[in-house]
Order: sequence, then structure tokens, then C-alpha cells
Amino acid sequence: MIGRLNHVAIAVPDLVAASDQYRQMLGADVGAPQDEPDHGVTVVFITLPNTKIELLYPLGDQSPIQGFLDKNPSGGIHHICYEVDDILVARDHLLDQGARVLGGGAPKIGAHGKPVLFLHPKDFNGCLIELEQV
Ligand SMILES: CC[C@@H](C(=O)O)C(=O)SCCNC(=O)CCNC(=O)[C@H](O)C(C)(C)COP(=O)(O)OP(=O)(O)OC[C@H]1O[C@@H](n2cnc3c(N)ncnc32)[C@H](O)[C@@H]1OP(=O)(O)O
Ligand SMILES: [Co+2]
Repeated sequence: MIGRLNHVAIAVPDLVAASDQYRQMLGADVGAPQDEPDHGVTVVFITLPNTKIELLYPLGDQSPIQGFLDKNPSGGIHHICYEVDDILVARDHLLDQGARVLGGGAPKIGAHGKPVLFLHPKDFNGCLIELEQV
């Protein structure tokens, strides 16, 4: 059911510093910051030859990543995103299998303008999974 790895997301305590580090130290193709108010984050995408890195920073006082950063003040890998062909088919299959789909199960439009859903990390070996319909 899951396809390509779309991105790996890293929550960071300083978005400018992290962007500069990837650009200058690692020589990566780093995009501009994008506010995503519906998701409570500001994101910076880094384009790699085979996938993307998504730097995440909290936006607003209800950010879903604030608790993670409080527990990991230096930052850390926050989620991985797999592509799926049909997000509703994927969601219903996962619900049938007993997985918890976050946010009430209704897809939201993600940073790439495509529908996304999140799966509870406790159901997937401690790893928060994002699904993106491509
Ligand atoms: C820009 C849009 C989009 C895109 O297009 O790419 C995005 O990527 S948006 C990214 C941000 N959005 C989300 O993460 C939405 C889904 N996330 C959530 O709903 C919450 O973050 C969460 C997963 C429910 C956790 O919320 P939190 O407030 O931290 O809840 P808890 O403290 O109750 O956590 C429960 C439990 O899970 C552990 N945890 C939390 N986050 C993670 C994580 N990222 N990876 C692994 N484990 C995580 C947390 O430590 C708790 O564990 P215990 O302490 O053992 O109970
Ligand atoms: Co993401």
C-alpha cells in the first residue's frame, strides 16, 4: 500500500540556524520558510536527489509539535511521510487493522497541496507516520 518516501521531518529549535546549516555545511538545496497555519507549523523543505527533508518549527500556541520539542529541546526526527495512491482507501484499511488515525480521520491539505493524514506513533514502533496522497 505505501509507496515512495516523500519526506523525513525534523523538528528544530531554530529554523534559520537549521536552514543555514543544511545550506552551508551540508550544501543542500534549501527552500524558503512556509507558514502552515492549518497545521500549526512553519516548514522549510530541503530537496535531496531521492527525497525531501522537512524542517519543522512551531507556529501558534496550539502547535502539535510543541510537546515533542519540549521533550527534545535540541530537536529530533519527528515523522516520516510515505506516499499512497488513495488516502481514503489507505485510511479505511488502517482503521480496519486497528491503527489510530489522528485528527478524527479526515485528511487535511498538506504543504504540497495534497491530502495528508497522520498515524499514532505508539501504533508504529514509536514513529509518527504521515501519509500523503500523490
Ligand atoms: C506541513 C503540513 C504537513 C506536511 O504536509 O508535511 C506536516 O508535516 S504537519 C506536521 C505537524 N503535524 C502533526 O504532527 C500532526 C499529527 N501529530 C499529532 O497529532 C501530535 O503531534 C501527536 C502525535 C498526537 C503527539 O502529540 P503530543 O501533544 O506530543 O501528545 P502526547 O504528549 O500525548 O504524546 C503521546 C506519546 O507519543 C509520543 N510522541 C509524541 N510525538 C511523537 C513523535 N513525533 N514521534 C514519536 N513519538 C511521539 C510522546 O512522547 C508520548 O509518549 P509517552 O511519553 O511515552 O507517553
Ligand atoms: Co510532513
